[in-house]
Amino acid sequence: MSIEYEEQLAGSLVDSFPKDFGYGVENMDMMQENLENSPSADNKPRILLMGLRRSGKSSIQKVVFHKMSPNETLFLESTNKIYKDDISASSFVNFHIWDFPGQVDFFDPTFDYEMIFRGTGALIFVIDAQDDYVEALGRLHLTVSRAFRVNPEINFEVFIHKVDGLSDDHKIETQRDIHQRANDDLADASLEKLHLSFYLTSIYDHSIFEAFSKVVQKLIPQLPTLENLLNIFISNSGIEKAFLFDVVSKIYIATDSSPVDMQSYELCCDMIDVVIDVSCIYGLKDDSNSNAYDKESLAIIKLNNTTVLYLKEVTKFLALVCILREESFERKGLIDYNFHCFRKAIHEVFEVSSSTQRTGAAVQSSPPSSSGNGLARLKSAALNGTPRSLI
Ligand SMILES: Nc1nc2c(ncn2[C@@H]2O[C@H](COP(=O)(O)OP(=O)(O)OP(=O)(O)O)[C@@H](O)[C@H]2O)c(=O)[nH]1
Repeated sequence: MSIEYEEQLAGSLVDSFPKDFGYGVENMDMMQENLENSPSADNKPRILLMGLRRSGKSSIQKVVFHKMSPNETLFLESTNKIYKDDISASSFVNFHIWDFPGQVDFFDPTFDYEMIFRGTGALIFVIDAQDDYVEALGRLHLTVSRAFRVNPEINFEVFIHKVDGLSDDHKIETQRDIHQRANDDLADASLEKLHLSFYLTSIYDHSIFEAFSKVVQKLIPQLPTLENLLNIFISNSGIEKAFLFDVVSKIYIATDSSPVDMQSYELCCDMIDVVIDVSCIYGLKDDSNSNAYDKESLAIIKLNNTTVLYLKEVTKFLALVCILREESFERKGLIDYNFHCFRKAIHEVFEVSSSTQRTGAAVQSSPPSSSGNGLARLKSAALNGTPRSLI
């Protein structure tokens, strides 16, 4: 029987801490066939990337999930097929990402758009902020209003993209204008209940990863539990900020509840790059099965401004990356111990959610215990999520 997570932390506090894409389809008929045969029924939610031609959809997908450098996207050809990308083999982000070519009229009467929207978790609409966006706003309205009627559960996310070319004032003004017009259009159509979230993004900085992180977080039913665990962990370990990262995409799937500042996030992303690069060069064993990131992965980087960065493996795809002061790092034993408890709790949370899915309604119908504390409470919180699988 495992000791409760909170109790362990409290104990340690008292003791030692004074304080390839899947496939492309050539035409609508083939696409329809593929949709029907596709593993959409495998319960993996879809994230759709939509928007006008050349707005940057494929670039976003390639940069975030396939490590393409932003400059290489200049040579991407226009997408003329729908691409379904299943990234779950390499990433914690267990979704299908569908990249729609800008020119496809997916409202063609022969095409069953309802089927697409029914299994969709998030619809990302990409608007090129460096271009005239009037046409894009028209398409946005058409797309989200149709999708909402089919599936009101979809999260509608608008990426105001390519903002690297705009001055700070221009960025704010563009966001305000797009926000205003898009919501006016919805109000005119009596669709006030349809909520749009807006993000300023560019593939040339970390903003695209941050925005994608937020999109993905909304689809993670265990998010409140993860945040809770991170809060407990950092407050008992003297850590300033902690992120739970998907190592491959550098999306953070959870962080503690203190506000995220872009610099801290960038620092942690850079640390992941450094660790993976060094590990690729010096860490791989001769046999072809070894990975740059595995159970042994651990790194500590001391910066010359008394900040320490700490990275440690949590699961096959997840790493915890923390920022702390040098003084706090003197209690490394405590941090390591608390990390051990944290890691165990994370594993248990996901074991609970996968066994919940296996046992289905029977488990979900049992009332969560109100008397339990620590992990028991966290487990019952995990059960409250929507039945979307992530591991
Ligand atoms: N400046 C800037 N250019 C970008 C950014 N993202 C993408 N681009 C450029 O925009 C162009 C179009 O990008 P794509 O990813 O092919 O656009 P798409 O929306 O997939 O286009 P279609 O396949 O035709 O629907 C490329 O030249 C990219 O380099 C960005 O954040 N900033």
